Amino acid sequence: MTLFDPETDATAASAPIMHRRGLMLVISSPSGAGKTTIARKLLAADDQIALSVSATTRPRRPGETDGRDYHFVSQTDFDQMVEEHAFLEWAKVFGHSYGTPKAQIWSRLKEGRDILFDIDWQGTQQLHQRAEADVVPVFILPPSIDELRRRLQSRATDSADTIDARMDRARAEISHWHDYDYVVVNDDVERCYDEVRQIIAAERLRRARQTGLVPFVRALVGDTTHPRSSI
Ligand SMILES: Nc1ncnc2c1ncn2[C@@H]1O[C@H](COP(=O)(O)OP(=O)(O)OP(=O)(O)O)[C@@H](O)[C@H]1O
Ligand SMILES: Nc1nc2c(ncn2[C@@H]2O[C@H](COP(=O)(O)O)[C@@H](O)[C@H]2O)c(=O)[nH]1
Repeated sequence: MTLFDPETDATAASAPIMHRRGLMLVISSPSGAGKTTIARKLLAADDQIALSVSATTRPRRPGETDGRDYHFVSQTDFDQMVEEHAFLEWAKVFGHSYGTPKAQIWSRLKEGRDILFDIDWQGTQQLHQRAEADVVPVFILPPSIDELRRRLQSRATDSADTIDARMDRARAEISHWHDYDYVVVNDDVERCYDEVRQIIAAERLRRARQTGLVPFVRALVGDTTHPRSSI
């Protein structure tokens, strides 16, 4: 992606390639509603999006890879990272600690890369406080509570007790839906995925994210001081 430079590129006003700041796409949901499923599809289809890999003290599930799905760490290491202010946000979820490492987040955003966060409502609130303008919060709802339980059971990664605990917490998690700008029901994976893609497409076009707009508009009309009257 090149930056439009009005000093050196006289023709760029007719064919600009805009630089933009990346966005922080946050996907939350009650456990089992499908956010990891949607996140994996987004990451596979769009190389502008990178996953923020969280650190966690929860045990690794079958099929999960250290460094790809999570950084699996001991409670001692996690506590040390908290003390060293190494997390952008962190929270206790289902009795385990989860946190978003700060490393590379800001530099990636500046490069125009989007970062996807699969985090809960506590983490979303903390990110919002730190970087409101960059955060695009999306909440995924299951089509029903019965279907949520079916999905947790069919995933077959958790014990019956763990599933009960996640179901007990689902109502409390869902009560935070109104903290999110976007809410999508995951009845059908493809439809839900398409809707999230549409959200990303619209958010990428936000004026505030398109850092190349000012020189481009100046080249178009020679002035950007009164956008409404001069464009
Ligand atoms: N629309 C859907 N219809 C049927 N099954 C689905 C749908 N979306 C996801 N699933 C299945 O439901 C299960 C839970 O999905 P997933 O692991 O993505 O949930 P999650 O929200 O990331 O859960 P957690 O917070 O526990 O990580 C998986 O087995 C997944 O394949
Ligand atoms: N606040 C944070 N929440 C996180 C983070 N990483 C994951 N999560 C959330 O925890 C639950 C459980 O996840 P699971 O993989 O054990 O099923 C889920 O809601 C995740 O979104 C994090 O870094 N911070």
